[in-house]
Amino acid sequence: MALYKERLNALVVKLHEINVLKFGDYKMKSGMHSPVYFDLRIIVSYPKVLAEVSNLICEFAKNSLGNCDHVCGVPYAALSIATLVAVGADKSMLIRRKEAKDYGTKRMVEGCYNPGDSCVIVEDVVTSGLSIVETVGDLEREGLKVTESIVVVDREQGGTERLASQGLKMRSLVTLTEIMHILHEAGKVDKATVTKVKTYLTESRVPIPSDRVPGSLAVKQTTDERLKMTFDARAEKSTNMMSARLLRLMATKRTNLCVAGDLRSSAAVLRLADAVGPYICVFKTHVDALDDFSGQFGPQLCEIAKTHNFLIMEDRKFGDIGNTVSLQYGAGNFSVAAWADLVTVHALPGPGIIDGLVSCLETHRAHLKDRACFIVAEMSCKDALTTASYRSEAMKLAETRVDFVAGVVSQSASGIPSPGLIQLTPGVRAGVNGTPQSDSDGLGQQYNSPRHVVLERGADVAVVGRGVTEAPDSAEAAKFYRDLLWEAYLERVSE
Ligand SMILES: O=c1ccn([C@@H]2O[C@H](COP(=O)(O)O)[C@@H](O)[C@H]2O)c(=O)[nH]1
Repeated sequence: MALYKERLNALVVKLHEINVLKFGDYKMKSGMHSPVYFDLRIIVSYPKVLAEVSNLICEFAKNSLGNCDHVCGVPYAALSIATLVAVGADKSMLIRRKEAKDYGTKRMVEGCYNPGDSCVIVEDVVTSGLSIVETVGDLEREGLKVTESIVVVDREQGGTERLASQGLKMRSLVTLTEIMHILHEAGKVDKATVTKVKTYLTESRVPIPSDRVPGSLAVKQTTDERLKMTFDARAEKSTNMMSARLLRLMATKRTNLCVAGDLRSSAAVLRLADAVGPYICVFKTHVDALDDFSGQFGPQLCEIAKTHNFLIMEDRKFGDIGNTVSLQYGAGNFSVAAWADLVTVHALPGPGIIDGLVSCLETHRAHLKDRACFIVAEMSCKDALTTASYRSEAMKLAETRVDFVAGVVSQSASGIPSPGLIQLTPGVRAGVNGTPQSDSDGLGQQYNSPRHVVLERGADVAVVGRGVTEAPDSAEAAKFYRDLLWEAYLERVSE
């Protein structure tokens, strides 16, 4: 055992030496900064290191490997490691394809196997755990049974908890915390770097409630219970990183107001965001309504969001098949995934729409912890076709796709399956005394007062558009709505 530990320590030092483990300030595609970066793909250029990683896995997971029928590598980085592990353990190897072939067998899993065979997954680095979840899905669809996942590095950013919540066992050779300890002991990194990584881990990790039901966002709560919980308490119950982040932001900044910046010029939207920034938790956009959208818009809005600490939601209401939304989300003039923290999505196409958006993030190497969607379960406009049964199916989708769903757009509180999901309610407008100024806009929109949506309809975040944009002073109007909405929230949780 001591020998194994010594070899592991030496391997970590070597990985640092060959630049697999790097420290600095790495801007991820998502825009988020990380003080640490792992690139295990390059070990194919270092045969001795590759062999040692595989040998240590064989030793570490001797029993699991001995008892399984196959070893499956997650594409692409882990394939070389998995191959050597399969050879070392004398097991057959399976490869999960990234995409199905459009000719021949069209299978997602290559190799020889029979339904009912057992399989151990090998992965290089785990962050959110999503690649493993997807791999398990593909293997199970082929009738294979996954007994365990063995990973080289666990970044400790929610992957283990996510897999555990789905009943999947994962073990790692080494965690990020252990790496920091080993490198510090070996004199390779200083105390400041260790502290920086520790802080980063604390800030980017979402606590997972111990009482969570496997496969669901959190323990089922009745609607009443959800509405009585504070945003802080609900953040603790949330396993979607963005919902936890938004709930905490709301609690800290004491605001549950989202302003819809539905104006036609980029400059006017940016001015509005800056003016209302101090009073909001979310700024909502419709960039396809801008006359003069340019690539500068996203980064400029992100700067303003950073200054005032709010999240950006592009109310795109994606509604197509997975492949199309993947393109719409990441590409085109708008490149929404590059700058919008949150997007809205129709439930109509079913789970494939979420897969499409998530796959776009993977292509852009953005992280699930920095991006999420809200499912449009119910619309505010008159005679909307979002019926009770549609709404209920949308809620089911939200609950099962907690990896990417932070909340729902809804006009009512009932049936929201978990306190971790945030209810976003548009159709809010008030007169001077807070009562509805008018209950419609002549084009089907239906308005309710800020108090009513929070206390009677269960809104966590209330969306106000023209109530702010058409006011003589938008900052004053935002402050006015912020106060009314927050007061109603405090009344709700203190009842
Ligand atoms: O059901 C829905 C979903 C989204 N919206 C959006 O909210 C704002 C409302 O603006 P107002 O000016 O306050 O009416 C707007 O961006 C809509 O696209 C909605 O109203 N209803």
